[in-house]
Amino acid sequence: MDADYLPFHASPSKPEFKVPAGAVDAHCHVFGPADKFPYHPKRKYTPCDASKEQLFALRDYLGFARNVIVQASCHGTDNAALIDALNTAGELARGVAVVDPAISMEELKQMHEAGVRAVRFNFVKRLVDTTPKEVFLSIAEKIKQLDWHIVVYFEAPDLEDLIPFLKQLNTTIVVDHMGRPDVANGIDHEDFQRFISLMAENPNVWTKVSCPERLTLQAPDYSDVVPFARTLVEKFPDRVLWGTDWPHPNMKSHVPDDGKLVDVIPLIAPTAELQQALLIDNPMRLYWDK
Ligand SMILES: O=C(O)/C=C(\C=C(/O)C(=O)O)C(=O)O
Repeated sequence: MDADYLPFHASPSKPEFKVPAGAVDAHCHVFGPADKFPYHPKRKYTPCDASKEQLFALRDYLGFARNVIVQASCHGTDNAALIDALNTAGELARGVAVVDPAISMEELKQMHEAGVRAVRFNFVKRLVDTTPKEVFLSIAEKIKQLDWHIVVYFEAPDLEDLIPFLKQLNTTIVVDHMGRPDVANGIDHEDFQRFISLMAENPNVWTKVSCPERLTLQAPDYSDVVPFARTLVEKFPDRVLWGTDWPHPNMKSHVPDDGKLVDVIPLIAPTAELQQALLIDNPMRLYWDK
């Protein structure tokens, strides 16, 4: 583990908000254990181990029923830890993989059998080296045969240049963490308005209204992020997902309490109908009903 790496919260609080039965944690990871699933040699950070057993125990503790487990950059294109967790969880988990462009259809079909339903394209410069867009487009072409979608992770200043590429993908796109808006700019800033326009003009674009802990300027108070997430939930109620982002890699400001993150949900989705869509209907339609 990196010397400055903050491990996940050892004893998160019990949420006050009771998530509805069948709720899905639609963005989380498994890390290692390193002695069984080594971290990628070209990784940009080395996390603490965060096992499938710990993830599933948190799922149950917070009151969730299912997980969508997302491949993180510290494992590169070696999805073994992800697949192992999917094989253990069976119907209670689905996965988002990071793949090499040379991957065969046979390998992709095996991943599908394990529960993978998407690939992830990561554009965050502190996490990955730049990948030529042609590489991503070749992967996007391959996964069409499996009806998978594409999860993208980028930062708000990068969106304008990315839009032409995103429009080439011609499939469902799920944007991690609202495209990481700079909350200091407020929701009327051109960057966040550009993201709203992207979703308004492209019905194939979804977003995760997650990670207030990464975006807040006043940790552990997440109220400055609520307007961003609530705006997206209310404008696009059928195209939003929520996740804990456990085990919270690369946190520097604080160690998020997962129970407190769950308690943000009723602030960003203030009605039972919005919570049902955010936590159950949308993730089930995207990851289980296909
Ligand atoms: O876990 C997250 O979604 C956010 C981060 C890391 C990754 O996504 C990753 O390593 O793939 C981050 O912002 O450092």
